[in-house]
Order: sequence, then structure tokens, then C-alpha cells
Amino acid sequence: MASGTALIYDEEMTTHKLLWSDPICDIEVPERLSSSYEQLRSYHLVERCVHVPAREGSEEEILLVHSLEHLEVAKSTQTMNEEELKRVSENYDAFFFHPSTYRCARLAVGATLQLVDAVMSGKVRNGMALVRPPGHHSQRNAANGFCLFNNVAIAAEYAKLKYGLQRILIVDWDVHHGQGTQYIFEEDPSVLYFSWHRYEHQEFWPSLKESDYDAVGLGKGKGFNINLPWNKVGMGNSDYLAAFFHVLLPTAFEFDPELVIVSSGYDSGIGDPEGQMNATPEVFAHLTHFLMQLANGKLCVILEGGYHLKSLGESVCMTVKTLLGDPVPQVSGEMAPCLSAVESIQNVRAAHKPYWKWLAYEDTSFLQNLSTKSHFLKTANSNPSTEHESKITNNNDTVKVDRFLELHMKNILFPVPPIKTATTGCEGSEHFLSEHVQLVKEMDKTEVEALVSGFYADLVKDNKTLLSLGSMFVILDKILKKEVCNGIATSPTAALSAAVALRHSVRLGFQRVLCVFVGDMQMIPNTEDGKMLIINICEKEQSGKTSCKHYFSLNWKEDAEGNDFFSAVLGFILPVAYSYQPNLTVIAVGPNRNLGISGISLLVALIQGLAESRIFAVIEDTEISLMQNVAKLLVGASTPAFGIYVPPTQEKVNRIKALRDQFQQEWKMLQCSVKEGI
Ligand SMILES: CC(O)(O)NCCCCN
Ligand SMILES: [Zn+2]
Repeated sequence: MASGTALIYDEEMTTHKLLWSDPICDIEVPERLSSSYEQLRSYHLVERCVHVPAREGSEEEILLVHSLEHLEVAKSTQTMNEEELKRVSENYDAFFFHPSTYRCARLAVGATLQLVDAVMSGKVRNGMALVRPPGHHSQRNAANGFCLFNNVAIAAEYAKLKYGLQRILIVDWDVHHGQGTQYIFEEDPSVLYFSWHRYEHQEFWPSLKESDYDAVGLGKGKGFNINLPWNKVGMGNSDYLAAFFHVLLPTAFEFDPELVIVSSGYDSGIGDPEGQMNATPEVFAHLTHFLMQLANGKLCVILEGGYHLKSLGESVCMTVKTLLGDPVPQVSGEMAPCLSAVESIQNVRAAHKPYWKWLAYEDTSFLQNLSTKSHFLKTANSNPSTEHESKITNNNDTVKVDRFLELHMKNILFPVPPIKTATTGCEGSEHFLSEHVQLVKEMDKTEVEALVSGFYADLVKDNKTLLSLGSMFVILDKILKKEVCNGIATSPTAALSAAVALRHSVRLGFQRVLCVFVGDMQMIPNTEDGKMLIINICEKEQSGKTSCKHYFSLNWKEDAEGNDFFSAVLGFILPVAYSYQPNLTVIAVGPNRNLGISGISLLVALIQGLAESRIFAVIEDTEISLMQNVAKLLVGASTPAFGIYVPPTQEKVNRIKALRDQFQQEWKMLQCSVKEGI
């Protein structure tokens, strides 16, 4: 199983720079690269990565995407004087040549391909390439938007050719639309291109009609181009996460890519003069964590834009930390997407409904018989209350942003626990023991009895379970004290252990405990005080207990063919969980579970982004192989395998939709459509 994270950086890529005054291009400075690298060193992240050297992309590799003419023009600039360089640059929209630009652009291509090779060969699991000039605006025959060669597009074509790949996902979270990449792949169903971008109803650069949500791809490529336009500035963490839950991730899991490449621009982060958005650096840890669950973890992150040096550096570090497997920091801010974001999400889901199975039963009825785009929802000016209040008055006040980020990151960053996982040494644990796993000794019997006989006496009826509780208490204590990141235990009665664990966790001071219980929960704690939120995935409605704000019973029957649980996790469980913002997650699997191991693995893998990755898993002791799967995921020892993708049935989609409609006011991350007439 591949492990390790590659970091590719070559200082020579800092030699490309603007030689004359140009207010559009003067933000693309060499310090973008050097200060990001310095920030990685300051967080001791460079030494934890596998260093892979850059190389020059060959002319042949560049010709995979670009015309010979484009290559020749670029090559000819090496010997030009300033006057000539300026003149050639004027042929393009927002591009500047320097005598070293051609060399740097070839290094950027080569660095990107080196990363693809390192990941595809299994030398590493994933990695990041810090490159400039960026790539996603450049086109077959033109430089554009600071980009000369389209690094990511060349990487996709290279991977198809060299590794015979048939499904590559490109995620472009840069705040500008990568129109270059869109043009290159818009008829190609083997490359799924997703981009969000500042758009403001075509007001914002590059102000293209084809950047809107109805540009879904052409010919055989229809459905494989996804544009999510942001029609307002100030988009934040909740908008970005909602876009992942309700648009990108369900599509990505259905597409089932063999490789994921990120056009990783950080101008979508707070403080950036171009983006004017509000998303804070830790959100990139969450986005990265989600993408790591695809393609068996094969993820190549390639730098695009990002023009506020501090914001860029912090976001790059959040990305690399997550690639390395570190716990994911709590995401800040109100978990509620703004109206404009929800409208864009709704529109792009409607536009893509004809192409994706997971959308087949989503009702975009309001669009029933409407063909032209003008009928799609458009807010000329949604009322101010639906706007995010901006944390920073204006992003142009760089020093103010620096100070904000200094404080913000202090709160976000936390010491990573030395040990990743604690376990009880239960049967089967020998299969995943490593230096990241700690066996906990049993709590002594009398201590357990004292603990249990008082506070939990009503729950614990017999001695048999007493001992299994003992080691559970030890694990919970270690998680609370942050001596370990997560823990796993087996129990003869997981339902009882879960009930005791929940009560014990609240007693230990966890204020918001999320419990996802798979199977028959039997005893359901009182969730009135909001200190617990329970999602019970069961085969049939628990006797008489209907769903309410802090208790959901989600009826689900495992699909015989494969794993159809994606829509439940992405469309319901994660949005509720992220809205709740727990500080501990308890995952329990009781008797007669109604979910497959792959469905449960998906749940465990995706939920690690919550509560600073603090998870306590308790599994019925008859489920040895499930326990091993879950443990390997918690340790980070295995890249996730979620079984055969099966789209949700209409009945299951309706069940999730009903819960969403009922609770989207309480848990706003559930929102993915605007009710008529609001
Ligand atoms: C790589 C990039 O997307 O950040 N380039 C932005 C160019 C903006 C020109 N006005
Ligand atoms: Zn950009």
C-alpha cells in the first residue's frame, strides 16, 4: 500500500518575473513560491515529505496539449530584450514574458509530471507541486491569465497515455475559471473537470458566458464539465463545503476516478485581492481530506493562483498537513451557506441532472419544462441578510489580513497527538498494530465497578459487559486528553457500550458528541440538551422514536449489488454533522447491521474531518473483519476501498430529501435548493 507525500519545489521557478509596470500582472510575484516553501519549513512539513526533484517538461509532453506554434513563440522569447518581451506579451490577455519564463514554464510542466509519476508508480500515496507560472488559463494556442503551459491539462493527457487511465478527475478550486482546461477537455468524457469561480453573473474576469453553470461539456463530453459560479464575493467555508457535499463529491464518487488532480489555487481563500472571498485556510484541509478518499488516495495537488502571501502560505500548509495524514482542524465560521451559493448549487445540480445517476431522482421540478437558462434561478440582488458578513472589511488591507490570520491559525492549529489510535488489544487487532497504534491496558475491575455502579448502573445490568467498558473508558480518557487521535474497541453489546460512552463523554466535558449508530440501537439516550446528536442507521424505524433535531433514524437497507450509501453520507450525514460541529464523534456498529462493510468504511473515512478527527469506534465483537477495516482507516494504514458504486434508488433519495426538507432550517448545511417563493 503506497504511503508518503511528495513535495516538489525548485527555486529556479522564482526567476520568472514582471519587468515592467502592469497592474493586472504585478500580483504574480516570485515570492508566492518562496514564501509558501518557507511557511512549509516553518511548520516542519518539508522534512516530513518525500522530496521529488522537478525536471523540464519535454517539447513532446507540451505538445500533448499545445500547438507547435504556441511552443515556438514561447521558446523564441528566451533571447528577447525587454522591448520585444513586452510586445509579445501584449498578444495575450494578462500574461507577461521574462527571458526565463520559458525555462520556468517547462520546469512547472516537468514538476507536475514528476508528481504524477511518483503517485502512479506507488513511490508515494499523494503529493503537492509548488509551481509557477500557473497553468489553468492557458489554451492550446495561447497564454492567458499568468499561465503559459497548462500544467494540469498536460498531466491528465500524460497520465492517460503513460498509464492507460480512462477516468481522471480535475478539481479546480482556484477562484478563477480555468477556461483553458475546460476548452481542452470539454468533449472528453475521460476527464471530469470541476471548477468553482468568482463570476458575478459574468462581470468578473475572464467574463465568459461559457463559465456559467450551463456549460456542461460538448458531444461525448456532456456532463463531464461542471462549472459552479459564485455570483457574489465573500463566499466562505460553509459555501465551499456545501458545494462539495451537494455537487462535487456525489458526482466524483459516481465517476470513480483512477487519479485526482487538483488545480490548487488559493486565491479562493480569505484576504486574496483577486478572490475577495472569506474562506479560511483550514477549509483546504477538509477539501483535501475529501479528495483523498477517491482513486485509492492517488491525489496530485498542483499550485495555480494565490496572491496574498500569508493566506497562500497558510492554505498550502493546511493542504500538505492533510496530505500527510494529520488530523483535520475544526472548520471555523457559521455552517450556513448563503442564498446565492445555494442558488448556484441548485442550478448546477439541475443542469447536470440528465448526466448523472445520483441526480436522477432529485426533483428539479421547478425547471420541468424550461429549456433556456433564463428560467434558472437568478438573484439579481439577494437581500443583504443572505450575505455573509465579511470578516475583513476589505481584502486589500494586507496587514489587517496578516494579523487576522496570525490569530486565526493559532486557534486552529493544535498539537498532533503522538499516537494515532488506541485499541483494546481485542481479537483481530494484531492485524493493524504499528507504531501509530497503542494497546491500552484494562482499567482495573474495582475502578470500573465504581464508575459503572453509580452513574451508569441503570444501563449496565451484568458483569460480562463490565470489563469491556473498562478499556473503553481508558480509550475515551486518552482521546479527551489528546494523548491519541482516535480509538477503537469491541464489545459484546455495542449498543450498551455506545450508550455508556456517550454519557461518559458528556460527563468528561465533551459538549457536542456526534453518535452514528449502525444497526439496532436498542437504548436511545435523551438528546434534549443538545449535547449529543444521534444518527441511527437502522433497518426499520425504532419503535415509536421519530426523528427530531438531535435524533435521526435513517432507515437503510444495504444494497446487494454494492455500496449505495454515498448519497446518505454526502447528502445527509455530513451536512448535519458539519452543521452540528461536534467535538467528539462516536461510531458504533451493533448487532444485525444493515450496512455493508464498504458503506461503513465510507462513513468512517469521510467523518474523520470532524471534531479534529477525534473518533471513538465501538464494534460488536462478532464483527472481526469490520473492526479491522475500521481500525486500518483510523490508523490511516489503508487507502479507502468503498466497493462497487451503486446509485441510490428513488425510494432512498426521497427518504433523504424528506429529512432534508424537514431539518434544513435547523441544520443549514443540508440546504441545496431554494424553496420557491422565498
Ligand atoms: C492562475 C490564476 O487563476 O490565479 N490567474 C488569474 C489571472 C487574473 C487576471 N486578471
Ligand atoms: Zn486564480
